[in-house]
Amino acid sequence: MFDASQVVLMGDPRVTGIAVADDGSGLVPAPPAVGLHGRKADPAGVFRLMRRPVADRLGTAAASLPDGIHLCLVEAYRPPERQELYFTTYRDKLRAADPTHDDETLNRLASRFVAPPAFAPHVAGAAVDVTLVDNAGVELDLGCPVDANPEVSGGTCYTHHPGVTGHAGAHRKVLIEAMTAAGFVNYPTEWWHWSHGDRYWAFVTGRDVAVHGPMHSGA
Ligand SMILES: C[C@@H](N)C(=O)N[C@H](C)C(=O)O
Ligand SMILES: [Zn+2]
Repeated sequence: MFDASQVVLMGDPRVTGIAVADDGSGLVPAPPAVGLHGRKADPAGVFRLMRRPVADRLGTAAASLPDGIHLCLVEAYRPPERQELYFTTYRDKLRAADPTHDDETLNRLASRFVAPPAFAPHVAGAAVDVTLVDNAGVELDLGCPVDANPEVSGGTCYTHHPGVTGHAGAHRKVLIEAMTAAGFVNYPTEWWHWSHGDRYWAFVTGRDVAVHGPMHSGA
């Protein structure tokens, strides 16, 4: 039974309290088998960088997809200042929608859709936002667009939302199976967000320590 209130959010102390022993792996571009989405592309190509072990797993996920379905990367590494901008912009939107919320509530609500900057898996090069495309590069229906927040999507951004059925539900299943089998964990509020090696991954997989912490791209 789907219950959004049961999702452990990225700002939860059980996640943020996990220590990081960084394995020092560097950032590399997405593997060639993964298509690149233009929406968040930057001129230097920073959006397509990720830790090497993450790239290896993404290549494995891409290779495991059924014929005619391909992975497409929207955003991987995210510089700290961009994460900060995403977080404060969304929190400000939530504040404007309901000015009675206190700061703690706003931070919690914001972390359903954007990770608190100090603990953000994209800033660690550990997260990828991905979707599926067909042979012609056309995005498949996965129930709502990538980055449709809980308000805009009516909750269908939640990976296991019961309202996502038919083709969209089937496409989600394909994505979930490929990414999970390759060693990624999903943030259950966003069907497109997958990570490996970060604090959320450590939490979901029962580890005491994460292996990818925040980093600068050097680009
Ligand atoms: C903003 C959205 N695409 C995203 O990446 N959210 C997750 C939770 C994050 O900020 O890490
Ligand atoms: Zn993400």
